[in-house]
Amino acid sequence: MTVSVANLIRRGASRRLVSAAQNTRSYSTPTAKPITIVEVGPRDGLQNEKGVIPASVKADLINRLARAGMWHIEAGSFVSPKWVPQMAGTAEVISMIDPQPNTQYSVLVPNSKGLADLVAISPSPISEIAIFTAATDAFALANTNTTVAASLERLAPVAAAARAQGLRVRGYVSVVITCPYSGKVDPARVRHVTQELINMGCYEVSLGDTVGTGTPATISTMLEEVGKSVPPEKLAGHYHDTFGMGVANIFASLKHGIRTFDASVGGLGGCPYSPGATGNVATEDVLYALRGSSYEVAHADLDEVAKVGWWISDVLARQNTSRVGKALWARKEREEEERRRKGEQGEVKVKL
Ligand SMILES: CC(C)(COP(=O)([O-])OP(=O)([O-])OC[C@H]1O[C@@H](n2cnc3c(N)ncnc32)[C@H](O)[C@@H]1OP(=O)([O-])[O-])[C@@H](O)C(=O)NCCC(=O)NCCSC(=O)C[C@@](C)(O)CC(=O)[O-]
Repeated sequence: MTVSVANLIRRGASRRLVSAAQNTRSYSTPTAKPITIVEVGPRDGLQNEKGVIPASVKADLINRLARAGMWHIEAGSFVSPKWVPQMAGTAEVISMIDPQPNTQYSVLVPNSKGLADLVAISPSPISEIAIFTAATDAFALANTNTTVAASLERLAPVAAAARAQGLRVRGYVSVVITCPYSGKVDPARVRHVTQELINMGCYEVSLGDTVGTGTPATISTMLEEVGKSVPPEKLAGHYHDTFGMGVANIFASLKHGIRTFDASVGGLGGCPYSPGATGNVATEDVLYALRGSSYEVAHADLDEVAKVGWWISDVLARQNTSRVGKALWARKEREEEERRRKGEQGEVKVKL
């Protein structure tokens, strides 16, 4: 790996800036229990799109999300372009990020080549990598050409090297409920793999219901089992919304003490190796559902996030699958029509 000391220092400095900004986070209600949303649209969302998406569009999406108040954005991945062509060019995307002081940016890395490609970029706003494996061999083989045990062996030195470079390391376990190739998944397997990722230095492990078949009951059973080894503050929920259970599964997880959830603006995405699975639960739907509850995502602005969802859906000529995004759009259209009828001018502000 050829990384100059000057580059390392520069990267370290930018990371320190991010940490300082994070320390100043404040919440509007001191008693509220803050929820962290990891916005995965630019990675999990775009990796499944057909057609080539220009780097400028990907960077624009990231920059709009950061300006809308998303504090953690997964910006792309350094995986093999032969496996996931849509993520080719993540280095270029990173060079176009306009880093916002409160936002932390991460990327997915499958092996030491991915990490080497990431650390060769300087300066870089990326302060974190995500490594990923699965609860079943069948999925790990389909997604990363290796078994779970071999993937853990491959990832351990990647995690250690990343940490030595000052990068935080997050872990993912896919198929925590159902595997598209081998069926129902034993929660004890999820617990074992999660523990392995924590042992190798992941500060948090995101539990992926990749197929989106989970329900509040099955998610609870899985979390109860994983919770025997790993405390909830080290866990996150990553729930695909294929069966429309994403928000319900988040509320079930809140009861287990989980406070970090992955979500995707406009419900973008899916996993290329999970046929038929739709995108993550939409960020707009999560923000709307949490409104008025005793939980708060103080930093993200629903109106602004919804606008990003409308924009990216339009650019990609895809249907916005966020129920809340669609409802807000319909309301905006009705209000615009009403104003046109009355002969009024000016932009319509979406009211919630
Ligand atoms: C892991 C590998 C690389 C193994 O793939 P492999 O074919 O076994 O790797 P290899 O080491 O034999 O290399 C094959 C070729 O890929 C190249 N290569 C090798 N590594 C890299 C790299 N990092 N970046 C760029 N190129 C790379 C390497 O240089 C070589 O190129 P060639 O010599 O043939 O020209 C491959 O299987 C892979 O990239 N898989 C990633 C699949 C993926 O990205 N899936 C989606 C993300 S995971 C997900 O969505 C689930 C999640 C996280 O959201 C949670 C959930 O919902 O469950």
